[in-house]
Amino acid sequence: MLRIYAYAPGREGDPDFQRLLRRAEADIAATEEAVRAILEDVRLRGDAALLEFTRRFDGVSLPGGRIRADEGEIAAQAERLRRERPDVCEAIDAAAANIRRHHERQLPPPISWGEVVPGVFAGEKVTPIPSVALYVPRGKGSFPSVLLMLAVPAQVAGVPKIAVFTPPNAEGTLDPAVAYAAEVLGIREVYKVGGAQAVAAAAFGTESVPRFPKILGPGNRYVTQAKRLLYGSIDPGLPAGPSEALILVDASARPDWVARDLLVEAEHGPESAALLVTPSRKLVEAVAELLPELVESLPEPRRSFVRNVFAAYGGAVLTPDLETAFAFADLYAPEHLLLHVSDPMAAVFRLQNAGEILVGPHTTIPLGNFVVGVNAILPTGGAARWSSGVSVHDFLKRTSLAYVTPEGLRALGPHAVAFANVEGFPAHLEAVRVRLQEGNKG
Ligand SMILES: NC(=O)c1ccc[n+]([C@@H]2O[C@H](COP(=O)([O-])OP(=O)(O)OC[C@H]3O[C@@H](n4cnc5c(N)ncnc54)[C@H](O)[C@@H]3O)[C@@H](O)[C@H]2O)c1
Ligand SMILES: N[C@H](CO)Cc1c[nH]c[nH+]1
Ligand SMILES: [Zn+2]
Repeated sequence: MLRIYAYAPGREGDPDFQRLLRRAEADIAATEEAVRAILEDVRLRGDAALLEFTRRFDGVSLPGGRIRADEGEIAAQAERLRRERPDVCEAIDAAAANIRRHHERQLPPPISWGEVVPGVFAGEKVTPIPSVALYVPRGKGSFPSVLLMLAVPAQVAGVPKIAVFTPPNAEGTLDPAVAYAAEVLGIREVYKVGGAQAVAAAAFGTESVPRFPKILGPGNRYVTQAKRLLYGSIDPGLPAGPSEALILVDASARPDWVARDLLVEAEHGPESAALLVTPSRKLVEAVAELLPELVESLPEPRRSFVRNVFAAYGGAVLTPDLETAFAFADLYAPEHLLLHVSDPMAAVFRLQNAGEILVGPHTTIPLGNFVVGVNAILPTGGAARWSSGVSVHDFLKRTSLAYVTPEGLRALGPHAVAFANVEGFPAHLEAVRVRLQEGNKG
């Protein structure tokens, strides 16, 4: 089940490594035509298209044709969770507090200034974006944690209008855990629509859904494709597609823990990726021996998802040494990177490209997914080379501030005049020249 790929620098062009490095890209690309048709239909027919796609893809007719969940529904579903799963309510409360604490530390001051040269001050004013659509998936699982990871930083940033888009469950109602998370955060605007059609609704607006300037949140290949195609109509934020993990280990790691860690993101869906990267053949062999039984013990459909992952985008990458394992991890740029090496803190300094680095054998991926407080909505498909996980900065914009005193004008004015000359802008030049002249008179 665990295919072994021998890696050495220069082998990344081999077909096997090309496939591993591209992971779900081919699946996402294959949806383009179908997703284009969905987006166009929502643009033209609004709510009618949303209701039809919800019937077709989620297998449910929304009661009364109502796309927005009313406050009674949010309260009733949240109450159901309180009654049936107080342990889950407690976990959501604890996670929300940790996520808030971590993200509050990211908040920059509302206004900051610094003196660039005497009499010249440059600064920044930070303000929240006016509104945001948050996409909370619900195809192959319930994702209250995703709602927390998106909504808490949006609240910390001070976004005044926060709306949630999420597919309905089989009864056409809200997922109880998502409803509970929305209620405790005070979020009242929830639309029961998912997939590409939800992204289209947020971008174009419909009779029941207003337009939003930005949508954030992870999703499957349809959601990811829709965000790509709608770039320009809506800011789609980071590319957060099918989940993926790279477990980087040396001979000091415990094979039974590593085998379990490999399954974590693989069980999300057939498009996920899971790689074990190590210079230790002994460890690979030990993990390979444990894996089949662990996979068999999973319930369906998770078992099939994992089998699919190990046939397509999973496996073990065997490197000549630990340094090459680090180099491969940087090349791959995983969403989640878990380090089981003898000096994991030193490895943190060495590594550059990952959505998150989980340090040491006790920091298993689900802790980061759910409760540590770091954000689990992270870039996938290699985008961690240039992009970052969700943070308060996704919900803020910056306005530059400049203040120049007469002393500063005397220092910088002649340089501005020189620029205006070389760039050929006489009005720019004059605006500076008259002020310099005025100053010389005084
Ligand atoms: N990168 C991250 O930070 C992160 C975090 C959490 C989850 N994820 C990923 O998010 C994804 C969640 O996927 P999901 O499927 O569970 O939920 P989802 O909400 O993304 O997708 C469900 C929707 O897909 C649409 N759909 C299903 N079949 C379709 C078809 N044939 N044609 C058109 N549309 C169709 C339906 O509208 C449905 O509502 C997983 O891949 C998971 O790995 C990523
Ligand atoms: N692994 C996901 C991010 O890729 C986060 C998550 C939420 N629930 C379970 N997992
Ligand atoms: Zn996960």
